[in-house]
Amino acid sequence: MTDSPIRVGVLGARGRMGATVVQAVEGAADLKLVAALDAGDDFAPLADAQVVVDFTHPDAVMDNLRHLIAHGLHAVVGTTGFSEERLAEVRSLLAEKPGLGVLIAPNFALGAVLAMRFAGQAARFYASAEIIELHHNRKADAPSGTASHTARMIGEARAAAGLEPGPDATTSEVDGARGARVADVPVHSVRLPGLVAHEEILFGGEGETLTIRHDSLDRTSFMPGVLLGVRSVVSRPGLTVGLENVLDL
Ligand SMILES: NC(=O)C1=CN([C@@H]2O[C@H](COP(=O)(O)OP(=O)(O)OC[C@H]3O[C@@H](n4cnc5c(N)ncnc54)[C@H](O)[C@@H]3O)[C@@H](O)[C@H]2O)C=CC1
Ligand SMILES: O=C(O)C1=N[C@H](C(=O)O)C[C@H](O)C1
Repeated sequence: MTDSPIRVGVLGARGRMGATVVQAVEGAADLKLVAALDAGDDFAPLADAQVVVDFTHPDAVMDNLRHLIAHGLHAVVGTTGFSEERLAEVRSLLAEKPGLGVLIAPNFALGAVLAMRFAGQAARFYASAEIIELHHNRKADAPSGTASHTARMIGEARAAAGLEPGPDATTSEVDGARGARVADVPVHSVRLPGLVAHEEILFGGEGETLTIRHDSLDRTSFMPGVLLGVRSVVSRPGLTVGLENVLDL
């Protein structure tokens, strides 16, 4: 006997990512697209879904998640802009809904997830770490969710290893020249037409540097991870942050 397909709704369906997710869901035999909605649409069709994928906007995603959790819908969220406070609210909403799962991942591309993991592993061996993230110029947020997540992973590894702040002789600086600080890691954001999503994680130590680079050249790069998220969230109750946890990395 064949299992019935997982019924999927998409929020942000007319956007760059949402439209790509709609195509990917339509192309997957074990998934069925039941709603493809965007800003201003009536959310009523979501009632037919089991899992809803959200690629909208940092200003919209929390209201969407409140709606989805209140209506008992599993969620796979790629939208960025999640602070610790936002994650805490999602956890507390889910505490009232046993069995319901939410997966929030700043990046669904396999190579980006691996790059973050490798960066976390390398961090304790180097005195200094900096991140350069490069994106298309339509992106709303800076730094990227991926760069912030990477910086936090590096920061945790550095703190666990008892590393001091990286040596830096800068005494005079034009505002922003040394980047933004996330978990005390300098993060530099580049926005250019022509780019999709790219990240370089640079480590510096005694007489050497290590650069880990990932490039998403097309939005299809995110789709295997999104579909994996949809298939796994139905049996992952509670909040999961980061695809690395689904991949058991
Ligand atoms: N986690 C990941 O792997 C990735 C995450 N992203 C993130 O996904 C988000 C969307 O990115 P793009 O698709 O490039 O943006 P986009 O601007 O092309 O699309 C966003 C869509 O959401 C719609 N929208 C806004 N508010 C809404 C609401 N309340 N309900 C339903 N739809 C709403 C907009 O009208 C628009 O069509 C961003 O936060 C971006 O950083 C993007 C690529 C990969
Ligand atoms: O807006 C984008 O395009 C992307 N957003 C995510 C982020 O902020 O990290 C993921 C990826 O970098 C593409």
